[in-house]
Amino acid sequence: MTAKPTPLTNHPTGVALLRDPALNRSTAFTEAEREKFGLVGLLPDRVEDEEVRLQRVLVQLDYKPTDLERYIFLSSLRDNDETLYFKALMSDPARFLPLVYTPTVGEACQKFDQILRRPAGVYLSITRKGQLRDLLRNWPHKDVRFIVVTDGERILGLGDLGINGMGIPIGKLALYTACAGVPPKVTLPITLDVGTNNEALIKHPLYLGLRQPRITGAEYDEFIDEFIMAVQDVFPRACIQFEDFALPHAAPILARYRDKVCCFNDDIQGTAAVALAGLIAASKIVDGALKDQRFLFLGAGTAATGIAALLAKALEQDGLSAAEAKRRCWLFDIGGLIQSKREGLTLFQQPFAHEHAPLDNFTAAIEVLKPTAIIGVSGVGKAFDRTVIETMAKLNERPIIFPYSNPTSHSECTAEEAYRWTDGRAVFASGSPFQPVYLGDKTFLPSQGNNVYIFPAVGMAIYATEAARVTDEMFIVAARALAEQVTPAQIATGLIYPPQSMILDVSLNVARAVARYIFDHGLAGVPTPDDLAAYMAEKVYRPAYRPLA
Ligand SMILES: O=C([O-])CC(=O)C(=O)O
Ligand SMILES: [Mg+2]
Repeated sequence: MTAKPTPLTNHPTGVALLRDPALNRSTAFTEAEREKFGLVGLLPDRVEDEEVRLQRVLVQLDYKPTDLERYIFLSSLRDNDETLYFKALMSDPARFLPLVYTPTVGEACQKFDQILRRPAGVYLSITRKGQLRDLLRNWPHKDVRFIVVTDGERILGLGDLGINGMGIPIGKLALYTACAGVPPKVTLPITLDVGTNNEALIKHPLYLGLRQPRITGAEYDEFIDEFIMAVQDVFPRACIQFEDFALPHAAPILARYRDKVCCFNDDIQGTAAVALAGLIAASKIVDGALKDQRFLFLGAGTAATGIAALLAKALEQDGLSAAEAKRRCWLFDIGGLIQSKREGLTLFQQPFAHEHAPLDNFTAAIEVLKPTAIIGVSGVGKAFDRTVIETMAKLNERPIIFPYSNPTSHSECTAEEAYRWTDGRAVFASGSPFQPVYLGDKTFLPSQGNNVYIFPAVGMAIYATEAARVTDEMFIVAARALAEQVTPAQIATGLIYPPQSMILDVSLNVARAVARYIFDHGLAGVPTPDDLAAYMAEKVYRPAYRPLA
């Protein structure tokens, strides 16, 4: 049981109380509270319970003509009454997640400077180099545990959105709370402004960021370094989640800091873990184990090498030798098959460059390598064409087909194509959402493998254990725990991930598994509790109003 929170003293009263989103409960203030805090007359007399107030939220959402308008409304609700906002999100995640997160958050970022109402989080401009500690100290909360930070250079699949990318840290952190119960008070969204190469933004009269091309090179690196060190000084217990940095920065930043501070990259590690979970669940469907599969990636960038690296580690845990685990993973990109004679391979591609004759046709690569799974991380829409999919169907009774590129227009194939061209035999998951597919008398429910299944849960585990570092093994534990929660009945309908409606329970189960791992491996910053489940339950934020004295 969660301990009853102690009533807060020294809080604002009157209008100031109604203007404080963390404390405001508007028409839910009781008669006695209204008397005590000087609210009588400032509210309509009727006292309402939360259910009625939630109903008003739904009514107002229905009035809005577009999802962007719903996003704006929900942001305002958060500015007004944070508890009711999270109550709404947590009451129906399958409905609210697409409004506060992908896909709507993409459009919200594109227009962030136009729809801005009350700025949230912290903006750190490179013009303030040398002062970042002071800027962070302006944030009112001292016990920050989670920072999601972006420099806006690669927002989802939308490219460089400059500081309009702030929608992403805000949205991701809302999911820490709504999907895994991390208290909102300990979260801090940050955007780094190093300029933008988006000409349209630079010219737009409402753009709020620096109107200059992006700073790169040593000056950029020094700025990132100052940021990381400033966070260590001002918020020493904070974990930093890097989000939507462009590929040339994402991997080096992670490599530079992962062993020095508590941090991870969601697009590399979170996405890899959700893909790994999907592959483990898919292996169950094809009646084998993960270690019985062969994987061919289309794409050889950060996403591909990130997934392959995590997958190879998981295969090793399952008993394959390090060399054999790597040999199960092949990469194919615009230059053809990645093989040992290819020149100019990156450090991350090299482990998967096996001995093989050059091949420049993806279907030919499938014919020769006979993968049981193809994973699309190429960003090339429709790259899994009919020939590719039919070849997979010819070689496999249940071909695993995972087009993971975002957004929908970049997906390597649609769900319908995958099911139709395999006569319904495909085991399918995608990065972008697809509607159910009807073939004959069968209904297929395509799964969306979004990192929302991973980062809030890993975050909750880190929050609860106060781990000082985030390791790849934690992500493997998270992936396995996630895959375990897809029930046989769900698997029978083709689901690879649990439904989003269950995300809180699912994330808390994943968080417990990761926390167990952290405690068992001596990585926690707090003593191991006697009863882990009770300890974790105690940490979970519930959207209830804080009592006021
Ligand atoms: O935000 C999402 O939906 C997934 C993600 O991290 C990205 O595409 O960058
Ligand atoms: Mg991202």
